[in-house]
Amino acid sequence: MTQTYRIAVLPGDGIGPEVTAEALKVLRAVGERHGLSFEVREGLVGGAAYDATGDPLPPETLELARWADAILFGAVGGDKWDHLPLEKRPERGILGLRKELDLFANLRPVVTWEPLLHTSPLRPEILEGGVDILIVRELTGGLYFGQPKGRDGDRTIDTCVYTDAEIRRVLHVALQAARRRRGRVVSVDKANVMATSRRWRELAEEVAREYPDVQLSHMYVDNCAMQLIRNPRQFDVIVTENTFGDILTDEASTLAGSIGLLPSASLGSGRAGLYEPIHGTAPDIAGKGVANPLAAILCVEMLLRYSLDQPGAADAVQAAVAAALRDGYRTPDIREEGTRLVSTAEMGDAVVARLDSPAPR
Ligand SMILES: NC(=O)c1ccc[n+]([C@@H]2O[C@H](COP(=O)([O-])OP(=O)(O)OC[C@H]3O[C@@H](n4cnc5c(N)ncnc54)[C@H](O)[C@@H]3O)[C@@H](O)[C@H]2O)c1
Ligand SMILES: CC(C)[C@H](C(=O)O)[C@@H](O)C(=O)O
Ligand SMILES: [Mg+2]
Repeated sequence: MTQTYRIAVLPGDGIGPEVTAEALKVLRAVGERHGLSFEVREGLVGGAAYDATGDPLPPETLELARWADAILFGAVGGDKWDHLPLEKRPERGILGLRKELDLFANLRPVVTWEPLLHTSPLRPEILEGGVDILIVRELTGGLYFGQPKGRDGDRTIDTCVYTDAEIRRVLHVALQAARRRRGRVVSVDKANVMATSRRWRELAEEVAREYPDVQLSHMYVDNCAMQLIRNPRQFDVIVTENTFGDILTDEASTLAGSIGLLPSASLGSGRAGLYEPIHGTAPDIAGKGVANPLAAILCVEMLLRYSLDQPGAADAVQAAVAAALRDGYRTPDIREEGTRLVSTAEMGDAVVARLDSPAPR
């Protein structure tokens, strides 16, 4: 009997629904080819959910997320909701899902694609030979969730707090990932200033003793921001806390060529996961059908790999993306002379049409 995988789809706002539709198209197509069966249910999140229910993460959406083997998430937020208090803002939708489902490890792979080496704003020789970095971002702690938070008279407070257990568990994820890669982890912190970072560094040393085959080093986050651009090929796995990881990954997306190319997997202690492009709702291009859907499509690759344990289907998605890029399909964010400018939906179609392609990255 074939297993039916339960997929929750939460498109959200702005370009979220546009790119998620293409991801779903690819998921269905690859499923057909690999004999996978899905039960797909869609839910409201973010501004769309707030408008419909007054809550950016309604209880039924949370229930749907708990039901699922994997969640395909688009993006949330927009000017329309910027005046709302923090707890009603669309962003609470994604933050609440991460916290409620205890998705503490966010894997953000940053890779270059050969046909796009010249679209990055960086000089080609910096990227030559290819960049392949896995940024492991802690996702449920630090400044995002620490209490107290908010206004207290003329003082406004954000609290950065981490328990030892929260730090240890994400370090394990990074060290284990390094074992399957090139065996190197750079732990990124601000241990010269921040108490949480000092503790992070101590625990990194301690946990890494369990992984004698992995080489651990430390780097301050300000230096890391510079090194990512100056010499990105020095990195294999980077592990860092929530806020630093948020910022460094947007920066690192310029290595790949566009933020529209970076997927992510948000994982907890089980197999279930939430798959979200690292980009937002892109209000400047929303509704025009020009957003790059490849980050969302590459989320499908990660979903197949991490939550459904279907490496063959995951490889097929990766190969199809590589083939679409090799064949010159480009959304405006990665456009170059001599290539074929396509819409969001046309890019999705180009990937689907190449799902049987054997091409490497
Ligand atoms: N996970 C999420 O839901 C998420 C992530 C980041 C930002 N946001 C929200 O999105 C809204 C806009 O934020 P922002 O403008 O700072 O960041 P953004 O990532 O939405 O956009 C930054 C820039 O990148 C471009 N861009 C983003 N995704 C793209 C894609 N797929 N293809 C082509 N170009 C793309 C945009 O056009 C824009 O110029 C805010 O409300 C923010 O809170 C949500
Ligand atoms: C929308 C926002 C809360 C989110 C974050 O800061 O984590 C986003 O920027 C991301 O990178 O996923
Ligand atoms: Mg971000």
